[in-house]
Amino acid sequence: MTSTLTAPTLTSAATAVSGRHLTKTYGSGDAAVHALRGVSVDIPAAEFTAVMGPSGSGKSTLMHVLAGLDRADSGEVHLAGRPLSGLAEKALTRARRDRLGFIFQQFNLVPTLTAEENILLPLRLAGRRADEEWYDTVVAAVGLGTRLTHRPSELSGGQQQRVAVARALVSRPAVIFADEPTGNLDSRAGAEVLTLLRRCVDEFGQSIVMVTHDPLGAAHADGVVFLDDGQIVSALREPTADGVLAVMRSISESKED
Ligand SMILES: Nc1ncnc2c1ncn2[C@@H]1O[C@H](COP(=O)(O)OP(=O)(O)OP(=O)(O)O)[C@@H](O)[C@H]1O
Repeated sequence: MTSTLTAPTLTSAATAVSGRHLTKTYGSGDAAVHALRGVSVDIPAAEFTAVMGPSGSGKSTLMHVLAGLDRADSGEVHLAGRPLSGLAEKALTRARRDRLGFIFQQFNLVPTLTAEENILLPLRLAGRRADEEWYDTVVAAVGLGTRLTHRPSELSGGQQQRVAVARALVSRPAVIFADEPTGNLDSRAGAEVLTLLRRCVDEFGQSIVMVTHDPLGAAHADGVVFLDDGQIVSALREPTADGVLAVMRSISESKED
C-alpha cells in the first residue's frame, strides 16, 4: 500500500529542497521493502534540519533521493525551485556537483591529498576557481589553521570532519546533506562539528539537512522531521533533546501496540 502523508510544514521560510509524493521500493513481491511510502517534505532554506527515525525507517533513502544520489520510483524533487527528478544522468551529476555539498559519516576525504587540496577538490573537478576571500572565510570558520598542509591520516577524526565541512561549504551549495556526520566521532569532536554546522547556518545562511540518530545532535537543528516505516510521522520546531527523545519514544511505543 502506498499512502501519502504530507509533512507538517516546518516553517513559512523559502524552501531549499522539496519532495512531493516520493515513493521508493527495494525488491519485489514478498521481498519488497517500501522504503518511502509517499513522502512530501519541504526543507527550509538557510536552516538546519535534522531527519530522525528508527533504524530502517527510510532516512538515508529520503536523503539520497532529495540529494539526487538515488532516484525515487515516483514523486518529484525540486532543488531551489528547479526540478531535480527527471534530469538525465549527466545533468543530475552536474547539479549534484555544482549545487550540493555532502558530509559523510566516514569523512570520505582523499587520503593522498592535503586538507587544503581536499577542500578545493570539488571546485577543481568542476573547473571552477575558488573565491579567495570565501575560501579564507571557510578555512577560518572550520578552525584548521596550520593543519591545511596535513593529509587525512595526520588529522584527528574531528579535524577530518571539519575538512569535509569546509569542502562542502566552499562551493556555496544550495544545500549541504550530512549523513550521520558525528557517527564516527567521540562526543567532544561530535559536539564541535555540530556547533560548526550551526554556525554555517547562522553566519553564512547555509541550508543543511542532517540524518542523525542522536537527540543531542538533532537539538542543534532548527527543525526535525521524523520518519517511521517510510512515512513522515511528526515534526518539531526548535527541538530540545528531551522533546526529540519523547517523539522517538512515542514512535517506538506505537509499534508495540
Ligand atoms: N539497496 C537496498 N536494497 C534493499 N533494501 C534496501 C536498500 N537500501 C535500503 N533498503 C531497505 O529500505 C529500508 C529503509 O532503509 P534506509 O537505509 O533508508 O533506512 P534508515 O532509516 O536510514 O536506516 P538506518 O538508521 O539503519 O541507517 C530498510 O528496510 C532497508 O533495509
